Order: sequence, then C-alpha cells, then structure tokens
Amino acid sequence: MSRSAEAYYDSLAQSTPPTPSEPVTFESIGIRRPIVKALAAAFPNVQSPTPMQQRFIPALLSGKDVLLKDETGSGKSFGLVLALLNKERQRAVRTRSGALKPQITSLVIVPHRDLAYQFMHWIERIVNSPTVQAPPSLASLAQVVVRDGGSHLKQLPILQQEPPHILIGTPQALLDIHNEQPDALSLTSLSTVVVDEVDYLVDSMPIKDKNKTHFKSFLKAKRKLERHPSATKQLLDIIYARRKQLAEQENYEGSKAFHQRRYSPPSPQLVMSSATLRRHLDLFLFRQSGWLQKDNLAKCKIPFRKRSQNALPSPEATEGEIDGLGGSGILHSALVVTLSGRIKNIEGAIAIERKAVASGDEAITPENIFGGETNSEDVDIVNEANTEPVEVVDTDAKTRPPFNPTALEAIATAFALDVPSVALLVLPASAPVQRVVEELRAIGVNAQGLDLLAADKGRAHLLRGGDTVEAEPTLLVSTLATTRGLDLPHLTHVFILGIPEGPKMTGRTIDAYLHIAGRVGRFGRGGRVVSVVESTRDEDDDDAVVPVDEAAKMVRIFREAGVRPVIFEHFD
Ligand SMILES: Nc1ncnc2c1ncn2[C@@H]1O[C@H](COP(=O)(O)OP(=O)(O)OP(=O)(O)O)[C@@H](O)[C@H]1O
Repeated sequence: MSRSAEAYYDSLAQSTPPTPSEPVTFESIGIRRPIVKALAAAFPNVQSPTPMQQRFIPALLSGKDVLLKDETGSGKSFGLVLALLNKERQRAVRTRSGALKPQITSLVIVPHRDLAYQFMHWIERIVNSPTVQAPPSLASLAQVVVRDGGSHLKQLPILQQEPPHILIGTPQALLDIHNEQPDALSLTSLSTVVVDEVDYLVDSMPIKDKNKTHFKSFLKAKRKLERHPSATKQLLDIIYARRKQLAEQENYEGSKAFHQRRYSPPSPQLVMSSATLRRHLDLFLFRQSGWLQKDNLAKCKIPFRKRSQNALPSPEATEGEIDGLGGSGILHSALVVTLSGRIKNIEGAIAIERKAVASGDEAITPENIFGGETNSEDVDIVNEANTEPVEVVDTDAKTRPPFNPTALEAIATAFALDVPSVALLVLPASAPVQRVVEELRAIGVNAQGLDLLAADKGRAHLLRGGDTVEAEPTLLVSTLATTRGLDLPHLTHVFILGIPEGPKMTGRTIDAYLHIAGRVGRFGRGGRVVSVVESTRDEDDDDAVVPVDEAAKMVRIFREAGVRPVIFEHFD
C-alpha cells in the first residue's frame, strides 16, 4: 500500500466518531465506490456500517493489526470480507518473462469447511452483482482450500497458476499445502492474515495459582499444549517467525531490538476475530505469542456483558422485554429428560407472555404428536410430507441409537410445536449427523444434514434472505464443530443436544453455548434456543446422591452466561 493511502486510512481509523447528523457510509470509512454499489445491489439490507465496522474497517485498511471482538451476528465476518475485497492487490512479482504476476493478498483462516464456503458465497454474490461490469473471474478473486479427502493438494497447480486475491482455508489444509510446496501460499509476502473464530483455533490455558491443588496437572496440560500446537498456531509461527524472534530479543535487549524491529521488512498485518475472547487467550496473544505488533494494533472490542442477577428479566417480563445474548429478543429454554422418561422444563425457568409461533387454529400439544406409542403407521403418514426420499431405518440392523430416544422425541415435539420455517439442531462435536437425521426422519421430522456444498439444501438456506417461510418446516442438523460463525439468516430456533463441549465444564463450555445460541438473534432478529439435556437425578428420592448431571450443568451455564431461562410453554 502506498504511504499516502496508508495515511488516509489511518486518519479514518483515528478520526473521532461522526456526529449523529453526519451519516456514516461504507464509502466514508474507506470502501471504494464500485464495491459499495455492488454491495447495495447484492445485499440491499446492508445499508450502512455498524459502529464496530466503522472502527475496524478503517483500522484494517490502514494496515494495523486488529483484535476484534463483538457479539455473535454483529457483522464481524461480513465486514472483514468487505475490507479484504477493498485491499489493493498484493505486490506483483516479476516472472522470468518480465510479466507482472499477482500474488495472494489475504489469507483467511477459518475453523471449518462450511464457514470457508460462506465467505466464498458472500464474495460471489458481491462480484456477480449486476452493477459489476466485466467482473473478474471468481477464481482470481477468491479460492477455498479445505481438506476433502485429500483433494486440497490437487488444488496446488491452480493456486500457483492463478493465485487469488483472497485465499480462504481451514488450518490443516493450508498447512498441508505449505508443507507440500512452501512457495504456494507465499506466506511471508502476504498483505493480511485473518484468523476468524480465533478462540476456537488458538488454544491457551487459564492462568493458575501455583498454590492451588491442581497446579501440577495444570502444568502437565500446559506442556502438552505446547508440544502439540494447533495447525493455526503452527501457521502463525511460520508467518510471524521474524516478529516472534524480534519480540523475544526485545524482552532481553530492549531498545536495540526495538529499533531492529522498526526497520525490519514488513510482515503481513494480522487480524483476529471472535465473539468470545477469554482473558487468558487475550494475554497469550498480546504478551506471549509474538505474532502481534503491539505498537501498531487496534483493539476493537466490546466487553462481554455479563449481567448481574438483578439485570435479568423479571418473572413478569414479556417476550419483547427479554434481552437475550447475541442480540435482543432471544429466548433461552432447556428441556430436561428425566430417568423415568419425562420431559420437563429446567428448574428456575420463568414464564413469560408469548405469542404462539405455530400456525393453525387447532391447539397443538405434545400429546397430539406423541400421544401414545409411536407406531409404524404414524411414521409413514408423517414421512409422506417429506420432500426427500427417506431411507428406511432398519432398527434391527442398527446399533443402539447414539442418543437417548426421548431426547430426540423432545426435540421433534418442540420443533413441531414452535418452528415456523427453519431450525438448526446442534449435536456434540463427533456425533453421527446422518444417523441422527435418519432417526429424526423416522419420527416424522423433515430433517436434513447441513451441507453448504449441496445447492438444494444448506447452501440454499445460506443464500436466501431471512423472510422466506418454508412450505414445510426444516430441521438442519449439524455438529458443534461445523456451526461456529455460520450465518443462516432466516433461522428462528436452535436446538442443542446435550452440554456443548461437555462433559467437563470449563470456560470453553460457556463460550460454546454462546456461539451456538448466537446462530439466532443475528443482527437484531429474535430467536429461540432450546437445550435438551438428561438428568440422572432420581425424582422419587430427593436425597439420593448422584453424579453432577447435565441438568445441573445447564443451570450453571445459564448462570455464568447471565441468562435466565424461560419456560417452553408446551411442557411441564
Ligand atoms: N452493516 C450491516 N448492515 C446490515 N446487515 C449486516 C451488516 N453487516 C453484516 N450484516 C449482516 O449480519 C449478518 C451477520 O454477519 P456475520 O456473520 O458477519 O456476523 P459475525 O459477527 O461474524 O457473527 P459470528 O460471531 O457468529 O461469527 C449477515 O447476515 C450479514 O448480512
């Protein structure tokens, strides 16, 4: 970037926020006019930058490192895409023939394949906007590298022949490519590196007091983490090897190393983003990693607003008054499946006034759906409505169901009663998605695996706006590992099976809950989050000693996250 451009963006980043009478536009924060026009045509709902986009986009365009933290669904990833599209194409290198060859400008590291494709879809939509005349080829603008049965290595020649402006990839796929052909990613001459969902990709340990009893096991776990760094850590260590070395030197040699750092060749700016950033990770990134330029860093963060108990909604609150996480109007509920097979609301849930979401005059009750034993005739009738042919589940040939059937039944009932259009079910990280889809279909739910590569399924959900109502409500099924950061605009409900990141309760558990819940309530929309957990408590014997059960953990998650659960009306 030229010095004058850098100074211009820097002045935008430094400038005092405009007064309310001065409308802030994407152009006024440095996005070029053709991109703004294409954006307006492709995403008519995106009219002006959010306050956080107003802060981080100019900072990114000025070449600063950026640490970005804002609520789920607040437009962080989308704003990053706009800023990256806006960047000047990276310095071209002279080939032997003397021609100028473009290089990869920005590398975006994301935790899973579907998020990579989401970035790609956004770029594709902007580029294919009718306002863009003679659009560049999509491959020259952006490419995705993900591990799909080893096919990512076949992409090497394409990457080398036509390096994209923006390369989006999952960490292991990128590392594989780098190990195979170190020049292919031109890692050290990139202009920008973005790590989205950084707290998922870079692990760190909470700081422990040496006098505490578990200090030895903490040290052991810490050493293990250091011996086996995540693929993202390895990549960042490669890209920022020089920065790291100088940062370490600076610790010992002070100002001499500081001057060396100032005059050493530029390294790519680093942008890291997430809705949750625990203090120990913040400290690790800032003090220990050596990746960031501390004196050229914009920290664009809103603090996590953990509300005090008093700030929680009163029992008399109505739906509109509930200020949920990740946006206003999210309702959080939890259904508990007891040892005796009952399904009931979690202890402490409050009742609120609520408009019925399910359509139709006839009252729908759990009994109407699962009144007695579900027999095969019932299943066939309901399945007729499914748009997809259903693979018949031969239960005899199958092993034991991976989940408590009553828990799946609770989800099916809640889905039938409350979901008007599209809901998401999030399973634990390594759960068998297809198997659960089959089990749900067998009990009449129009379930589909969330697959953003299949044009007729998940991808369609991703690309459509938020106002379409499905002819038949759909339940998209995914896992914790594949939902981080996904934007499904017309989702109204999220169901969570079990304790996220369980069974141990740590800060990551709370963060995982916040991220899953954050798939609804995006950009000020409402939504509902329903967890379904099992209880191991004996209802007939209050004094029986039992191991800490999922229901008790769920109560703790709500408490730590500052959420008061509300009663899911259709259950006890
Ligand atoms: N300035 C804007 N005005 C209106 N809508 C916007 C704006 N910026 C982004 N959006 C919309 O907000 C939604 C959420 O965006 P995005 O996925 O970037 O959020 P996020 O903060 O990255 O969420 P998460 O933390 O869950 O990853 C998208 O549907 C996007 O179209």
